[in-house]
Amino acid sequence: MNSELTIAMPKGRIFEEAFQMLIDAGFQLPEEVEMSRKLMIEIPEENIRFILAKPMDVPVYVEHGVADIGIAGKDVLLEQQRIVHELLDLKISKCHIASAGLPNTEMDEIAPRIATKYPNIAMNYYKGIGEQVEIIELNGSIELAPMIGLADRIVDIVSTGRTLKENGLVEYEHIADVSSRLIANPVSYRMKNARIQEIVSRLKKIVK
Ligand SMILES: Nc1ncnc2c1ncn2[C@@H]1O[C@H](COP(=O)(O)OP(=O)(O)OP(=O)(O)O)[C@@H](O)[C@H]1O
Ligand SMILES: O=P(O)(O)OC[C@H]1O[C@H](OP(=O)(O)OP(=O)(O)O)[C@H](O)[C@@H]1O
Repeated sequence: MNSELTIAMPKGRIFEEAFQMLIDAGFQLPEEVEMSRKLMIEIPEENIRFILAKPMDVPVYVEHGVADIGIAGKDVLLEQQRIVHELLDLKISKCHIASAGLPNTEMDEIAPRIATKYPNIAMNYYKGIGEQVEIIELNGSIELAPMIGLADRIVDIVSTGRTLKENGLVEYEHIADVSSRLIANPVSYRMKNARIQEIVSRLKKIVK
């Protein structure tokens, strides 16, 4: 019998596509998982258990080794820089990180303020282009910040562009492409290598 494997799955936006990918890869997952409020799901036939976590927390579970592998957005991986192996780009939940603001505006020359829920990505980006900025960390509705005078720019996810458009903002710089990635705990990757490789090759076959 294979050793048990724990997989951390992100709840929310990524879940549905990731769940479908696992089914397409041949995992026997109960349909009712999608509707359930259960946070841990055992699949005895596969000797796998899934834990359902907030997207930002998936790399935490994997880094600590309580999950062997997991699925996380590249945005979260760039932001957190955790010690995990990135095994495969699943090419789902695609979007990008961009800077945006009110149209035809310059950033304040003395103390430009950047609102974001990605403080490290924003800081690294502006450092990289030689701008010294003040980061204002928010948890959501980031687009409000330039509209209400809290910040010169935001750094946030853009997918369809609808949120920017409906709030009268424009994109300035494309910072990074984002998609969901399969990640592994480095020790699990060594100790359960055959098991994990088997999952990677099953998923690789269905990555579009
Ligand atoms: N339009 C989008 N907005 C935000 N995240 C997106 C978008 N499209 C794909 N993603 C991916 O989905 C992940 C976020 O998922 P989700 O919005 O469910 O979580 P969340 O930000 O924790 O949400 P909430 O705090 O509202 O529960 C991101 O890490 C990113 O990789
Ligand atoms: O380009 P779009 O397709 O409009 O998607 C981008 C928007 O979606 C996300 O917000 P979310 O819906 O997660 O809400 P939030 O404000 O709570 O972060 C993101 O922060 C943008 O605001």
